[in-house]
Amino acid sequence: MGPINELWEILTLVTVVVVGALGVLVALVRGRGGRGASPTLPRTGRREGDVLVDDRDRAADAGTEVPNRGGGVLVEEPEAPVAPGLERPESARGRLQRLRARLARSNSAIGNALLALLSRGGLSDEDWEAVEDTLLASDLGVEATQELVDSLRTQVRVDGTTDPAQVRQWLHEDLLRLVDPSMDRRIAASREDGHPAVILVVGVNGTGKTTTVGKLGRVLVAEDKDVIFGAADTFRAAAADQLTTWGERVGVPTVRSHQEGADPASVAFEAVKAGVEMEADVVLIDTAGRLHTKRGLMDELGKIKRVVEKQAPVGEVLLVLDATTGQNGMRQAEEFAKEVDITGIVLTKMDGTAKGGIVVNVQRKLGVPVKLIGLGEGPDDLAPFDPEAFVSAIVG
Ligand SMILES: Nc1nc2c(ncn2[C@@H]2O[C@H](COP(=O)(O)OP(=O)(O)OP(=O)(O)O)[C@@H](O)[C@H]2O)c(=O)[nH]1
Repeated sequence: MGPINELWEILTLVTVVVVGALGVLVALVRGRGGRGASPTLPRTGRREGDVLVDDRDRAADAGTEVPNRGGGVLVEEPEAPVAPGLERPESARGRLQRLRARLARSNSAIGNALLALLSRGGLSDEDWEAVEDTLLASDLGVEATQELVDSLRTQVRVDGTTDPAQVRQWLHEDLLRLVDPSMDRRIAASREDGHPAVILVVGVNGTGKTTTVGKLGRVLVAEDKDVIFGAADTFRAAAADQLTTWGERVGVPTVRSHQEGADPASVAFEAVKAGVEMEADVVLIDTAGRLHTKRGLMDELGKIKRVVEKQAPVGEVLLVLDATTGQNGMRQAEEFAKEVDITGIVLTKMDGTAKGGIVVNVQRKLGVPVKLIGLGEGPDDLAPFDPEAFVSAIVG
């Protein structure tokens, strides 16, 4: 055996040893981290990019204690965070078209009653009083009713006609003016200065706040926005479950606490924090509508806003009002407006009431626009408020 052959054998031996060692190393690495190839995502966690991170595991790794923020605030990821199985919500455009019939069913009685009276000809003072009563019964409010009656009286007198088509046109124009199409009804739902848009939803209990947050989430998802829900109504235990269910249907994560009575400001803070980290477009925060005292409720809303604004400005505070509650609802609205800067109104349950006049009344009292209306219990029965479509549904 010559020296060349010996060298060749040594080289072969070294190669076998190196390849073998590499094989063992690869096997070891795969054994530890190979599960990463098909991760089992934790059900609760925080998303960083595309990865779900459980805060508790990370803190434990770092040897730190996990703070129980707000009584254990966690991001409740939807069960199925992928597209299959998720609902595709109806787009905002065209919702009011679909729901117009519902609005008309409840409110066209006002329009018909007015048109029947006004087209009669030779209107007496009693007839005008009947017009006034009809408008007041629709919750239009005393001031707006007076303005509308004065305007119609003048037009009837000057023109001298009670032709139904002409009267309908006057009524349409006057009502539209009262509803005020010039108001900005857009919802601030886009990222600004590197922050997600934060929308706080307030109102007394039972008006439809949680439902509205769920439905509005769907409107935004239909517009391809990345949305996060914050379940800061910790007063009613079921509210967080209700919101989580709404979120799961459309792939929206919900930040919540599983502890009843947890600090709502903490939950709201964590929701916005998650929104910032996940680079979401919008964080929608549901709040409680009832506390032990009214003062307590208002103080809590103020605190939520202050705490949230350490992370990102609250760009929109939507007040949810039940349209069927008339004067009572108006009083509630005024109380909220005194304490919180309301930027928009959501009128719910407009499907079951002939009191559409409340749109004008509440806008005048609070000086803020009605931005959305609820027209049923279905998931897509919330529509952007469109003055023209609204007046057409009443007057035809
Ligand atoms: N018909 C109709 N029902 C509605 C509408 N919006 C909400 N609701 C119903 O009103 C009820 C109360 O709604 P919630 O969303 O639970 O009310 P909430 O204001 O969150 O109540 P709290 O959590 O107790 O403060 C539910 O049965 C909803 O389905 C609507 O536009 N039309």
